[in-house]
Amino acid sequence: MATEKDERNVLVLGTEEDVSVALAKYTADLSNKYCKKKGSFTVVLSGGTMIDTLRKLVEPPYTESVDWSKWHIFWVDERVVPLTSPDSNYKLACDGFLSKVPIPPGNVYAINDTLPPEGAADDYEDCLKKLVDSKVLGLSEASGFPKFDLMLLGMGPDGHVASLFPGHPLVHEDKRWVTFIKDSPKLPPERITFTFPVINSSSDIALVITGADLATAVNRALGDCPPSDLLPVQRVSPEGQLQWFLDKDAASKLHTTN
Ligand SMILES: O=C(O)[C@H](O)[C@@H](O)[C@H](O)[C@H](O)COP(=O)(O)O
Repeated sequence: MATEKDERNVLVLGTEEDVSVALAKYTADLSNKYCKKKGSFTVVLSGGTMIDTLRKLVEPPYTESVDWSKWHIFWVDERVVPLTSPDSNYKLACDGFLSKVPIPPGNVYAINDTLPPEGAADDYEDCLKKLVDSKVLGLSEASGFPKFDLMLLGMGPDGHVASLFPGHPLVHEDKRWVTFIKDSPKLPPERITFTFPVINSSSDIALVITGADLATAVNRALGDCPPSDLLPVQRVSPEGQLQWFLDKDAASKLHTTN
C-alpha cells in the first residue's frame, strides 16, 4: 500500500480500499479519544460515496472495540425527500452503516421529512439548539456556533462540500446554523445544509475523496488558487484538524504529493 502524507495532512493511499481501511482506524481512534475526554462522540455524516468508504468501520475489530453507545449522528446535508427514499442520505447511512452497529436510535438526528426545505432547516437548527441546551453539543468559544467532534465530508467534482456549491450565495451564509437550497445543481434540488461557520467550528474534519473524476478539483483545491476563486472545499478550515484522505486516482493530477 503506497502511503504519502504531507504537512497539510494530505494522506494519499493506493486504492479506495486502502482509504476505507485508514478511515476506519482514524474514526475509531477519534471515537476513543473523544469518548474518554468528554463521554460522547458527535459525528456528522455526508451522503454520496463516503458511506460506502466507511464500510471497514462496521467490521471487526471496530464493531467490538468502538463504544457505539456514546455516538451521536448528524448530517452535514440532507436531501428534502422522505427518509425512505433512495435519495435520502439518512437511508443511505442506515443501510450501509447505522443498521450494522448499536448506536442508540435516540442519538440519530434525522431531518423532519414532513416539512418543506425552509421548515426542515429551521427544525434541524432547533434540534441542534436543544442539544446545546441539554449539553449533548457544545458551542465553539471562538465562533459561538455549535462544535461537532468529527465531520466526515465528501467532495463533488465541482468542489462542493455539504450542499454548498461553487458560486452559490449560501457559501457566504454566516448567521444560520442550518440553511436550505431549492436549486441544488446536484439532484435532488431541495436540500438542507450546515453552513460554513458550523462546519469550520468542528474539532476534526476528514475530507474523503476517491476516484479519478475528482482529480481536477483535488488539484485545484490543493494548488494555489486566487482567493476570489475559492472552491467550497477550500473554505473547509476547522478550528481543530483537517485530514485529507485521497486515493491515487483522486491524487493523480496533483503536481506534488511529496
Ligand atoms: O447529499 C449529498 O449529495 C452529499 O452530502 C454531498 O455533499 C456529497 O458528499 C458530495 O457530493 C460527494 O458525493 P460523492 O461522494 O457521491 O461524489
